[in-house]
Amino acid sequence: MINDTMKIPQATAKRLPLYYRFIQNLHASGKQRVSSAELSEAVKVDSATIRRDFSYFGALGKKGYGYNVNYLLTFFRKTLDQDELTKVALIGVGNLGTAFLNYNFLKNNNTKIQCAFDIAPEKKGKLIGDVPILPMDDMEEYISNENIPVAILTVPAPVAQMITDRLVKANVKGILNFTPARLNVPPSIRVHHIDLAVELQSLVYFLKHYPTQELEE
Ligand SMILES: NC(=O)c1ccc[n+]([C@@H]2O[C@H](COP(=O)([O-])OP(=O)(O)OC[C@H]3O[C@@H](n4cnc5c(N)ncnc54)[C@H](O)[C@@H]3O)[C@@H](O)[C@H]2O)c1
Repeated sequence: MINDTMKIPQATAKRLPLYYRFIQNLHASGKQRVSSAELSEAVKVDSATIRRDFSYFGALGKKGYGYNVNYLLTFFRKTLDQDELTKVALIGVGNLGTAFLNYNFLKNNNTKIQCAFDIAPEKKGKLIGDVPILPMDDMEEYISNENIPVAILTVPAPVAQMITDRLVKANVKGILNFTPARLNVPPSIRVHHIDLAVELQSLVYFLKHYPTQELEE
Protein backbone atom coordinates (compact mmCIF):
# COMPACT_ATOMS: atom_id res chain seq x y z
CA MET A 1 0.00 0.00 0.00
CA ILE A 2 1.10 3.51 -0.65
CA ASN A 3 2.30 5.40 2.38
CA ASP A 4 -0.22 8.16 3.14
CA THR A 5 2.39 10.56 4.47
CA MET A 6 4.13 10.89 1.13
CA LYS A 7 3.21 13.86 -0.99
CA ILE A 8 2.77 12.09 -4.29
CA PRO A 9 -0.18 13.26 -6.43
CA GLN A 10 -2.88 10.64 -6.83
CA ALA A 11 -2.46 10.37 -10.61
CA THR A 12 1.24 9.63 -10.09
CA ALA A 13 0.53 7.16 -7.29
CA LYS A 14 -1.81 5.23 -9.61
CA ARG A 15 1.02 4.75 -12.10
CA LEU A 16 3.43 3.42 -9.44
CA PRO A 17 2.50 -0.27 -9.78
CA LEU A 18 2.91 0.01 -13.55
CA TYR A 19 6.40 1.47 -13.21
CA TYR A 20 7.26 -1.00 -10.49
CA ARG A 21 6.40 -4.03 -12.61
CA PHE A 22 8.52 -2.81 -15.50
CA ILE A 23 11.48 -1.86 -13.29
CA GLN A 24 11.33 -5.33 -11.69
CA ASN A 25 11.59 -6.91 -15.13
CA LEU A 26 14.52 -4.67 -16.06
CA HIS A 27 16.28 -5.54 -12.81
CA ALA A 28 15.67 -9.25 -13.36
CA SER A 29 17.24 -8.98 -16.81
CA GLY A 30 20.35 -7.36 -15.30
CA LYS A 31 19.83 -3.86 -16.65
CA GLN A 32 21.45 -1.07 -14.58
CA ARG A 33 19.84 2.00 -16.08
CA VAL A 34 16.85 3.03 -18.12
CA SER A 35 15.96 6.19 -20.05
CA SER A 36 12.61 7.94 -19.81
CA ALA A 37 12.13 7.20 -23.53
CA GLU A 38 12.52 3.43 -22.92
CA LEU A 39 10.18 3.59 -19.95
CA SER A 40 7.70 5.61 -21.98
CA GLU A 41 7.68 3.03 -24.76
CA ALA A 42 7.24 0.15 -22.30
CA VAL A 43 4.53 1.54 -20.03
CA LYS A 44 2.80 3.73 -22.63
CA VAL A 45 3.02 6.93 -20.60
CA ASP A 46 4.58 9.96 -22.31
CA SER A 47 8.14 10.75 -21.23
CA ALA A 48 7.34 14.25 -19.88
CA THR A 49 4.84 12.66 -17.46
CA ILE A 50 7.42 10.03 -16.50
CA ARG A 51 10.05 12.69 -15.76
CA ARG A 52 7.55 14.64 -13.66
CA ASP A 53 6.41 11.49 -11.82
CA PHE A 54 9.97 10.39 -11.13
CA SER A 55 10.93 13.81 -9.78
CA TYR A 56 8.43 13.14 -6.97
CA PHE A 57 10.34 9.96 -6.19
CA GLY A 58 13.58 11.93 -5.84
CA ALA A 59 14.83 10.14 -8.94
CA LEU A 60 16.36 12.74 -11.20
CA GLY A 61 17.43 11.22 -14.49
CA LYS A 62 20.75 12.36 -15.93
CA LYS A 63 21.01 13.33 -19.59
CA GLY A 64 22.60 10.51 -21.53
CA TYR A 65 22.43 8.18 -18.52
CA GLY A 66 18.78 7.85 -17.58
CA TYR A 67 17.60 6.45 -14.25
CA ASN A 68 19.36 4.05 -11.95
CA VAL A 69 17.33 0.83 -11.90
CA ASN A 70 18.46 -0.24 -8.42
CA TYR A 71 17.50 3.11 -6.91
CA LEU A 72 14.05 2.95 -8.51
CA LEU A 73 13.50 -0.63 -7.43
CA THR A 74 14.37 0.16 -3.81
CA PHE A 75 12.12 3.21 -3.87
CA PHE A 76 9.13 1.36 -5.34
CA ARG A 77 9.54 -1.58 -2.95
CA LYS A 78 9.52 0.75 0.01
CA THR A 79 6.72 2.98 -1.23
CA LEU A 80 4.41 0.20 -2.29
CA ASP A 81 5.17 -1.77 0.89
CA GLN A 82 6.32 -4.69 -1.22
CA ASP A 83 8.03 -6.25 1.78
CA GLU A 84 4.70 -6.46 3.54
CA LEU A 85 2.00 -8.84 2.39
CA THR A 86 -1.43 -7.23 2.24
CA LYS A 87 -4.20 -9.71 2.90
CA VAL A 88 -7.35 -9.46 0.84
CA ALA A 89 -10.79 -11.03 1.22
CA LEU A 90 -13.08 -11.62 -1.74
CA ILE A 91 -16.84 -11.60 -1.35
CA GLY A 92 -18.96 -13.32 -4.01
CA VAL A 93 -17.46 -16.36 -5.72
CA GLY A 94 -19.42 -16.30 -8.98
CA ASN A 95 -18.13 -15.78 -12.54
CA LEU A 96 -15.96 -12.77 -11.78
CA GLY A 97 -14.92 -13.79 -8.25
CA THR A 98 -13.83 -17.25 -9.43
CA ALA A 99 -11.67 -15.70 -12.17
CA PHE A 100 -9.92 -13.51 -9.58
CA LEU A 101 -9.29 -16.45 -7.27
CA ASN A 102 -7.72 -18.38 -10.12
CA TYR A 103 -5.50 -15.43 -11.01
CA ASN A 104 -2.36 -15.33 -8.92
CA PHE A 105 -2.08 -11.73 -7.68
CA LEU A 106 1.23 -12.51 -5.99
CA LYS A 107 2.93 -12.75 -9.37
CA ASN A 108 3.18 -8.99 -9.67
CA ASN A 109 2.81 -7.52 -6.23
CA ASN A 110 2.40 -8.39 -2.61
CA THR A 111 -1.32 -8.70 -2.23
CA LYS A 112 -2.84 -12.06 -1.54
CA ILE A 113 -6.45 -13.15 -1.55
CA GLN A 114 -6.47 -15.09 1.67
CA CYS A 115 -10.11 -16.08 1.87
CA ALA A 116 -13.36 -15.84 -0.01
CA PHE A 117 -16.97 -15.73 1.17
CA ASP A 118 -20.17 -16.72 -0.57
CA ILE A 119 -23.76 -17.26 0.47
CA ALA A 120 -24.26 -20.40 -1.67
CA PRO A 121 -24.14 -23.50 0.56
CA GLU A 122 -22.71 -25.70 -2.23
CA LYS A 123 -19.60 -23.47 -2.43
CA LYS A 124 -18.84 -23.69 1.28
CA GLY A 125 -15.57 -25.44 2.10
CA LYS A 126 -14.33 -25.55 -1.51
CA LEU A 127 -10.89 -24.33 -2.55
CA ILE A 128 -10.38 -22.27 -5.68
CA GLY A 129 -6.78 -21.46 -6.57
CA ASP A 130 -5.82 -22.51 -3.00
CA VAL A 131 -8.25 -19.97 -1.51
CA PRO A 132 -10.89 -21.41 0.85
CA ILE A 133 -14.53 -20.39 0.43
CA LEU A 134 -16.08 -19.66 3.79
CA PRO A 135 -19.72 -19.09 4.81
CA MET A 136 -21.02 -15.52 5.06
CA ASP A 137 -21.94 -16.07 8.72
CA ASP A 138 -18.24 -16.19 9.57
CA MET A 139 -17.25 -13.13 7.55
CA GLU A 140 -16.99 -10.34 10.15
CA GLU A 141 -15.29 -12.49 12.76
CA TYR A 142 -12.76 -13.95 10.32
CA ILE A 143 -11.87 -10.65 8.64
CA SER A 144 -11.46 -8.77 11.89
CA ASN A 145 -9.52 -11.57 13.67
CA GLU A 146 -7.18 -11.91 10.70
CA ASN A 147 -6.80 -8.13 10.33
CA ILE A 148 -7.67 -8.18 6.65
CA PRO A 149 -7.60 -4.56 5.41
CA VAL A 150 -8.89 -4.96 1.85
CA ALA A 151 -11.97 -6.59 0.32
CA ILE A 152 -12.90 -7.26 -3.31
CA LEU A 153 -16.63 -7.10 -3.88
CA THR A 154 -17.98 -9.35 -6.64
CA VAL A 155 -21.54 -9.95 -5.45
CA PRO A 156 -24.81 -8.99 -7.21
CA ALA A 157 -25.42 -5.23 -7.01
CA PRO A 158 -28.58 -5.39 -4.82
CA VAL A 159 -26.66 -6.92 -1.89
CA ALA A 160 -23.49 -4.80 -2.29
CA GLN A 161 -24.41 -2.07 0.24
CA MET A 162 -25.54 -4.53 2.90
CA ILE A 163 -22.26 -6.46 2.58
CA THR A 164 -20.28 -3.22 2.57
CA ASP A 165 -21.86 -2.23 5.89
CA ARG A 166 -20.75 -5.58 7.30
CA LEU A 167 -17.23 -5.12 5.93
CA VAL A 168 -17.02 -1.70 7.57
CA LYS A 169 -17.98 -3.29 10.90
CA ALA A 170 -15.24 -5.87 10.33
CA ASN A 171 -12.67 -3.01 10.12
CA VAL A 172 -11.86 -3.28 6.45
CA LYS A 173 -10.08 -0.11 5.22
CA GLY A 174 -10.43 -0.41 1.47
CA ILE A 175 -12.95 -1.97 -0.91
CA LEU A 176 -12.42 -2.73 -4.59
CA ASN A 177 -15.97 -2.63 -5.87
CA PHE A 178 -16.71 -4.46 -9.11
CA THR A 179 -20.48 -4.20 -8.72
CA PRO A 180 -22.40 -1.42 -10.47
CA ALA A 181 -23.72 -0.25 -7.05
CA ARG A 182 -22.50 3.07 -5.64
CA LEU A 183 -21.45 2.39 -2.07
CA ASN A 184 -21.91 4.58 0.98
CA VAL A 185 -19.08 4.29 3.47
CA PRO A 186 -17.70 6.37 6.34
CA PRO A 187 -14.97 8.85 5.28
CA SER A 188 -12.24 6.68 6.77
CA ILE A 189 -12.93 3.89 4.27
CA ARG A 190 -11.63 4.04 0.72
CA VAL A 191 -13.68 2.59 -2.13
CA HIS A 192 -12.29 2.11 -5.62
CA HIS A 193 -14.99 1.41 -8.11
CA ILE A 194 -14.20 -0.56 -11.25
CA ASP A 195 -17.02 -0.44 -13.76
CA LEU A 196 -16.00 -2.34 -16.88
CA ALA A 197 -18.91 -0.98 -18.93
CA VAL A 198 -17.92 2.62 -18.13
CA GLU A 199 -14.25 1.90 -18.91
CA LEU A 200 -15.21 0.38 -22.24
CA GLN A 201 -17.47 3.28 -23.12
CA SER A 202 -14.74 5.72 -22.22
CA LEU A 203 -12.20 3.86 -24.39
CA VAL A 204 -14.58 3.96 -27.37
CA TYR A 205 -15.22 7.68 -26.77
CA PHE A 206 -11.49 8.48 -26.63
CA LEU A 207 -10.79 6.45 -29.74
CA LYS A 208 -13.42 8.47 -31.60
CA HIS A 209 -12.59 11.93 -30.32
CA TYR A 210 -8.91 12.12 -29.51
CA PRO A 211 -5.84 11.38 -31.59
CA THR A 212 -3.63 8.63 -30.10
CA GLN A 213 -1.00 11.11 -28.83
CA GLU A 214 -3.48 12.65 -26.37
CA LEU A 215 -4.66 9.26 -25.13
CA GLU A 216 -1.52 8.66 -23.13
CA GLU A 217 -2.01 11.00 -20.13
N1 LIG B 1 -19.03 -11.20 -14.89
C1 LIG B 1 -18.57 -10.08 -15.37
O1 LIG B 1 -17.90 -10.04 -16.45
C2 LIG B 1 -18.78 -8.80 -14.67
C3 LIG B 1 -18.20 -7.69 -15.23
C4 LIG B 1 -18.34 -6.49 -14.57
C5 LIG B 1 -19.03 -6.41 -13.39
N2 LIG B 1 -19.63 -7.49 -12.86
C6 LIG B 1 -20.34 -7.35 -11.60
O2 LIG B 1 -19.71 -8.19 -10.64
C7 LIG B 1 -20.67 -8.76 -9.77
C8 LIG B 1 -20.57 -10.27 -9.87
O3 LIG B 1 -20.80 -10.69 -11.20
P1 LIG B 1 -20.78 -12.22 -11.60
O4 LIG B 1 -20.98 -12.30 -13.05
O5 LIG B 1 -19.58 -12.86 -10.99
O6 LIG B 1 -22.12 -12.72 -10.84
P2 LIG B 1 -22.48 -14.20 -10.36
O7 LIG B 1 -23.95 -14.22 -10.21
O8 LIG B 1 -21.81 -15.21 -11.22
O9 LIG B 1 -21.80 -14.27 -8.91
C9 LIG B 1 -22.28 -13.64 -7.76
C10 LIG B 1 -21.87 -14.48 -6.56
O10 LIG B 1 -22.28 -13.77 -5.38
C11 LIG B 1 -22.88 -14.69 -4.49
N3 LIG B 1 -23.83 -13.98 -3.64
C12 LIG B 1 -25.11 -13.59 -3.92
N4 LIG B 1 -25.67 -12.96 -2.86
C13 LIG B 1 -24.72 -12.97 -1.89
C14 LIG B 1 -24.70 -12.49 -0.55
N5 LIG B 1 -25.76 -11.86 0.00
N6 LIG B 1 -23.57 -12.67 0.17
C15 LIG B 1 -22.51 -13.31 -0.37
N7 LIG B 1 -22.47 -13.80 -1.61
C16 LIG B 1 -23.56 -13.62 -2.37
C17 LIG B 1 -23.55 -15.73 -5.38
O11 LIG B 1 -23.74 -16.97 -4.67
C18 LIG B 1 -22.54 -15.84 -6.51
O12 LIG B 1 -21.59 -16.84 -6.26
C19 LIG B 1 -22.02 -8.22 -10.23
O13 LIG B 1 -22.37 -7.11 -9.44
C20 LIG B 1 -21.78 -7.81 -11.67
O14 LIG B 1 -22.65 -6.77 -12.07
C21 LIG B 1 -19.50 -8.69 -13.47
